[in-house]
Amino acid sequence: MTGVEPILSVEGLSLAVPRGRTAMLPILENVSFSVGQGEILGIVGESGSGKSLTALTIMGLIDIPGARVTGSVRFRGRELVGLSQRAFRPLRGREIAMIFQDPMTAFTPVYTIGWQIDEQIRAHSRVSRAEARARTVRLLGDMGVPDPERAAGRYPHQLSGGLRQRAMIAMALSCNPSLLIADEPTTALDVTVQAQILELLRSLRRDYGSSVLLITHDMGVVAQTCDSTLVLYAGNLAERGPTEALFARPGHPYTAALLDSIPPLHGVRPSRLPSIGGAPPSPASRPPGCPFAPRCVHDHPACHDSRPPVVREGRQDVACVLPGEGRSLPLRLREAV
Ligand SMILES: Nc1ncnc2c1ncn2[C@@H]1O[C@H](COP(=O)(O)OP(=O)(O)OP(=O)(O)O)[C@@H](O)[C@H]1O
Repeated sequence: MTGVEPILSVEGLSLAVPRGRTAMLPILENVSFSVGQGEILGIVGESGSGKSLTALTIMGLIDIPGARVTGSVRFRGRELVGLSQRAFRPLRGREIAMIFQDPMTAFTPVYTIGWQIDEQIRAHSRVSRAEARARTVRLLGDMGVPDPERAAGRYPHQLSGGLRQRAMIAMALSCNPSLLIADEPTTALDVTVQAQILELLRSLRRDYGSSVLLITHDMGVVAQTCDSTLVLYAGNLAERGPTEALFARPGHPYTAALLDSIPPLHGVRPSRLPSIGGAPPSPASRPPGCPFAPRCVHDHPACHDSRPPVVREGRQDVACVLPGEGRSLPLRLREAV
């Protein structure tokens, strides 16, 4: 973390959605992390681990009838959990902006890119049309869009996927947000364009001082881009810490399995984790103990009682009964230490 005070501080965040008439299904359970000023935090985990819903909960965009959010999300010292939609609206776009995998969800097809970014700028600041356009063109140029003036006059479908993604980042940055949430922003792009967009995200910290929350299922993307990493498994924190430390000595067996799944350079990306079989449990079938225990090579009876406590292991926080080095010791000896 580079700043003193975190921009975003998430404490014990839980999300439950109704199932049937009376039951509530846990989606996120007691998730805590923070993002510092100018920091890029990666949220990583397999499909269904709760990455996107974490972002949507932070943005106050959970649109599930009867959903219950508990815990705390403090953004620049202000509590967001429980905030009304009316109070949220001026925050979104201006202070927290979000970009998605598919830029077509951010742009409407019937207006030019430039017109849509101009409108976003004008919705949040009192500037003339000409001033807004000048800012749009400058932003598109900053995002590496060649001939930005001409690009501003184009419709979304007239740009390549990579240029659309740059234009969406330009739109997200148009109001100078302090936090940018990027949900799988490079998944649909080819490898070269992906590397360029990741480089662009890294440059935002330098040029705009932005903090970034980057959601991905790809540990390679995390390694290239993120200062720190939060590993989610079945809606629970598995591990969090500085990326370098977490990659050098993963404290949680799930992190280790994710790292094993990174293909060699230019290799074929496997669709499943090769080092562990099976799939994460659905929210309706999570076991009472460690949700990863059924797939874990270090599975121990102590893993099945209740959710493991989050303990410090090296520079990371790890939700495991036998974290990191502890796995190499017999459990009884470890308990006595
Ligand atoms: N509207 C909804 N109602 C009920 N459950 C939902 C809803 N949306 C998502 N879920 C469930 O919540 C869990 C977390 O979903 P989420 O989309 O956050 O996962 P993710 O890690 O972002 O996955 P992916 O990488 O596939 O996008 C999943 O088990 C999913 O089935």
